[in-house]
Parts: sequence; structure tokens; C-alpha cells
Amino acid sequence: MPAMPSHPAVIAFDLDGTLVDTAPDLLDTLDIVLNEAGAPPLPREDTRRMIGAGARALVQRGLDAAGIAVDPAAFDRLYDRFLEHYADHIADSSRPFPGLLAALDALEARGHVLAVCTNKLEYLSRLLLDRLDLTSRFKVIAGADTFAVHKPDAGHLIGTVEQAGGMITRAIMVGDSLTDVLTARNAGVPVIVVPFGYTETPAEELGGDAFIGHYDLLPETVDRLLAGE
Ligand SMILES: O=C(O)COP(=O)(O)O
Ligand SMILES: [Mg+2]
Repeated sequence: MPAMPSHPAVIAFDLDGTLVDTAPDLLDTLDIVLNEAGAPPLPREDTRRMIGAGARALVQRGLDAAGIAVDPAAFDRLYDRFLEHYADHIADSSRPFPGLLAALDALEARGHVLAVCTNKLEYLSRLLLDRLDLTSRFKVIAGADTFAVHKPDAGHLIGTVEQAGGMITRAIMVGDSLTDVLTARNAGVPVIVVPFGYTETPAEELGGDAFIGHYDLLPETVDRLLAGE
């Protein structure tokens, strides 16, 4: 009898606030754009929580919080300015979270395939991962504009796992926000939540299948979830 086709497990990571602490460069850029729109600087505790639904949403949330209304053409100019400045400063201060590289090594050693499923635009995701020398770690880098839909739509995660050569029934999502938990739920995939990212709701309360305080705990947590425990 022919052997059953075997699919590697796909571990799909969110990017901002999960793989990389991107807040400093994102929020420095937001400050500059809001300043150009005539807004006073907003507290970092507030703007940090605005990350997670993509750059467009970040600019819109910043303007809303500053109480500034702009017409669509002015918004587009501010958004373009955001993208241009952010691309130029994408890895000034952004760094992988502690323990990430060792955890990725351990997952690769188990034969798992690693992927990125982020609401960051794909070209910015690639640029950031290139700058941090992380691109080669991931078989797929799927951004907000890679497919017709994006997180929390299940199709973003399903497309990521398919492109990685895996099956949605043998996949795990790792993320920092409600968007990631909803995406995983919508796709029927277990989700591991990390607490060092950007979220309105405390990470422990997001309702993930597992919660890890440090990347050291990721490999054993993946083992446990893949075993159905
Ligand atoms: O940049 C964002 O706002 C979202 O990015 P994430 O999906 O990687 O968290
Ligand atoms: Mg995130």
C-alpha cells in the first residue's frame, strides 16, 4: 500500500508584537504623521494598543484618538507618508522578542514548517524580516494584502498553511491579539498567545488554547497542542 502522504505541521506566527517588537518604529512614525496632521503627541500606552489591524487602521485610530477628522484625499496622503517613513525606519529599533531564535531552531529541528500570517502589508513584512535576517526562516510570509481576505478572516490563515504545504488540521497559530485568536478560531486551529505584544484586552484573557510568558516555552507547548492535549 502506498504510504499516506505526510504533511508537516505548520506553525503560523503573527508578526507585530509576536515575532518582533515593532512598536518603537511604528509609533515613532505615527507620531511624525500625527504631528504633520496638526495633532499633539499621544501617550505611548495608548498608541501601542492601536497596533494589530494594519497600518491604515493605525493611522485612522491615531487620528480618531487625537480628535482630528480629515477628508479621504488628506487621509491617503497621511497614509502614504506613514508607509514611506516607516519603510525607511522599519528596523531602527525593532528587534525579535527574547528567545525567539532558539524557539524557531527547536521547531525546525522537529520538522515543522514556519510561516508568517500578519496584517502588516507583505512588502513591509518582507523588508522587516530581511533587515533582521529572519526571512529564510519562513516558508511563507503572508501579509494583509497577500490574499483577497485578511485576519480575522480564516482565509488568511488557511491560505498561509496551504502555501506552506501543510494542512489546516495540523497547524498552530501564535499571536498577541484578539485578531489572532479570532482568526485561529474561525479556521478551527489551536492558538498560542504571547503576552509581550499589543492588545486592548490583557493577553491572558484572550481565550487562547495556551499562553506562554516566554519563547522558551514554545516548543513544548507546540508538542502538547499537536498531541491534542
Ligand atoms: O501592523 C499591524 O497593525 C498588524 O500586524 P500583525 O498582524 O503582525 O500584528
Ligand atoms: Mg500582532
